[in-house]
Amino acid sequence: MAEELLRVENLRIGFGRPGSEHIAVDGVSFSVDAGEVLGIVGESGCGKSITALSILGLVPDPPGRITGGRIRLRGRDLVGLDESALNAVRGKEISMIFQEPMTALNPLFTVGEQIGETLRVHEGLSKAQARVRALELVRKVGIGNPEQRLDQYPHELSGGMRQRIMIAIALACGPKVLIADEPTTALDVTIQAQILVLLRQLQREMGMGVILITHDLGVVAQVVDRVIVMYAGQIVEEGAVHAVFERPSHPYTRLLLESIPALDEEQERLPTIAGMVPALSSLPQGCRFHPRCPSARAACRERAPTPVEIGPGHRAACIALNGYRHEA
Ligand SMILES: Nc1ncnc2c1ncn2[C@@H]1O[C@H](COP(=O)(O)OP(=O)(O)OP(=O)(O)O)[C@@H](O)[C@H]1O
Repeated sequence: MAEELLRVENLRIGFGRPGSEHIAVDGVSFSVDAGEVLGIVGESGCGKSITALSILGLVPDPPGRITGGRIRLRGRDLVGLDESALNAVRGKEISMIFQEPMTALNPLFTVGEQIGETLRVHEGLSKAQARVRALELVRKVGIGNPEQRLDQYPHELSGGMRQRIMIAIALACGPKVLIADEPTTALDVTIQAQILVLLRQLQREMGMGVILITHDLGVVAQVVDRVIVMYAGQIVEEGAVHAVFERPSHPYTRLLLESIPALDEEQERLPTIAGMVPALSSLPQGCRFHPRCPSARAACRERAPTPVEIGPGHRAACIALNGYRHEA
């Protein structure tokens, strides 16, 4: 059995003043094993990024804060650790890459200096040792002419190259868990595919657990083992990717799947799901998805659904599934 690296239990994150706060993440639980890629998918505002940031202790406080739950890294709870303890975890045991590498990289330093900085801080390497290791890392993420690249500044590199540098920095200390938040959204389609292949390959080589956050189920289909579908701060469906794609059981997942454009189709605009994601300040009663759900019935306005087991490890929270029993 693969080692469980990370376990998030009943996570709650609120924004605003205590007492009148809006709950952005409401009772989210999941785990990530060594050697697996977990996808978190959902529309903008559903709580994907803030869930990821909370794992690194980076919820902007104020206005946000973790109001409940546990985040266990190999059993050790990270919630409530002080900054110095969290700094020892960040970049060393858990790393994160973001959508826009240009904002994450410092424009005033060469990429070699930036990779080296991580190695000096966390691994205590000398400047010369860090340079040697940075060269290895740059090669590892598939960048040619590594000597020359290390001496360049971020603006001298293409978007795809910058994202490869961010991956090199994230992997510098051999983290157990890598969180990638929309790592390919800012890139064009060909480069997107290359970066996803690279992430998958590095994840296998290093046996990391990866959390891949995306709004794009097409990306999920390419690289993810298990997927969590979030809506308005809650998990509405989760399971192995093949199970969820073969048998999407929550109406929201079905609509997301229908909105993936076929590869051979030229589309000017992506199909979208009708209606708006509800504001956290005015969440609907009952099932949060019911105002947009094509199969909503009276009960959906009254009761919040609880997750129902569809198959091994495959669960969906929809009232239409109540009473469903899968054949074990
Ligand atoms: N700094 C903040 N101040 C106030 N509310 C916030 C802040 N950051 C996030 N939120 C609230 O948390 C909710 C979830 O935000 P989050 O960024 O996690 O969504 P997301 O699913 O990652 O969306 P996106 O794909 O656009 O990044 C938002 O809808 C917003 O209401």
